[in-house]
Amino acid sequence: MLVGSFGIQKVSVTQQFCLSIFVGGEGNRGLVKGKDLKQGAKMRLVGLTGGIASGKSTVSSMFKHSHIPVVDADIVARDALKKNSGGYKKVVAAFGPDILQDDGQVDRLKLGRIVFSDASKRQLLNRLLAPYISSGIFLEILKLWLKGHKVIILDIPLLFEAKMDKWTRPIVVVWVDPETQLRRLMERDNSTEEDARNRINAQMSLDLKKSQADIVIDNTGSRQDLQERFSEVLSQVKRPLTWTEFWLSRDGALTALLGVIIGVLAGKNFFW
Ligand SMILES: CC(C)(COP(=O)(O)OP(=O)(O)OC[C@H]1O[C@@H](n2cnc3c(N)ncnc32)[C@H](O)[C@@H]1O)[C@@H](O)C(=O)NCCC(=O)NCCS
Ligand SMILES: Nc1ncnc2c1ncn2[C@@H]1O[C@H](COP(=O)(O)OP(=O)(O)OP(=O)(O)O)[C@@H](O)[C@H]1O
Repeated sequence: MLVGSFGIQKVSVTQQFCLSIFVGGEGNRGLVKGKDLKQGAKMRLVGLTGGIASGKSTVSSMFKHSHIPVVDADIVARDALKKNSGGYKKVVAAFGPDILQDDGQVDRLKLGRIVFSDASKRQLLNRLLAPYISSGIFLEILKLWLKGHKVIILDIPLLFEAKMDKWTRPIVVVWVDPETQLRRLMERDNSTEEDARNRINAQMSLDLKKSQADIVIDNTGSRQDLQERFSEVLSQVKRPLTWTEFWLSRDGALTALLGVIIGVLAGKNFFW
């Protein structure tokens, strides 16, 4: 199913079901406007998003340095397009062999030029890759949950466009002013102004994302400014889990199971 003009596929019904087991569906609305996580939240999935080159990866690295695990949707999307993967086969069938390099891998620069200058082709690419990206993200969350992590950062550039924002709380938006965004993007990718503008315009406006955020990180200033703002955000994200969050995390689930087993054994001794 398409969402808005971005052509991003929503997570499937099965994936929605699985996600709801972890995060409690739309009830996971914690840390919003200063309130703690509550109402059925089962673990804390923090949404990290923003515009292209607004500084998400820079903030992601800060979380990783603070030992908070990050699921990076760009990496999942790259895996979804690796040679001979399911996504690769679908994309090559739809876009033709012209998008391939000599070694058979997708020429990302070439495919990027095509899809960032043509909304219908971008929608097509999004539609083809969406199932692989959403299941890849889900798998990464599952692995981290099994390892016992209770707070996980989901770095998803298209969090709002793909309607995945409803699974994450709080939502952190990394914002920059438009001139800084354009300059940083051109410098980082060594791209022309036209290419950079096309990429920026392919996304929902950064101001609109900012208006839907629980926490905004203004990254227009220096790296030092960003580090200081990050420290404040980190303490919000690491706030103690509520009891509900704890019981439904892996450790909480195991503790509850142990409690039931002990209860049953004690009951047996009592009655026999
Ligand atoms: C078009 C592709 C091949 C270009 O690859 P390239 O290496 O040049 O860019 P990269 O993947 O590193 O993406 C850089 C940034 O572009 C933006 N972006 C990527 N895809 C999209 C998209 N479909 N729509 C809008 N913005 C996008 C994001 O901000 C991302 O962080 C690649 O971006 C892609 O496969 N995109 C579709 C998959 C997708 O939706 N990725 C985003 C994950 S939520
Ligand atoms: N505060 C800052 N001051 C100067 N440069 C910065 C700052 N924050 C980030 N940058 C630089 O801006 C560029 C974009 O940052 P980054 O790659 O983190 O953005 P992003 O949002 O992850 O981009 P994308 O959407 O493409 O994944 C990078 O070259 C990064 O080093």
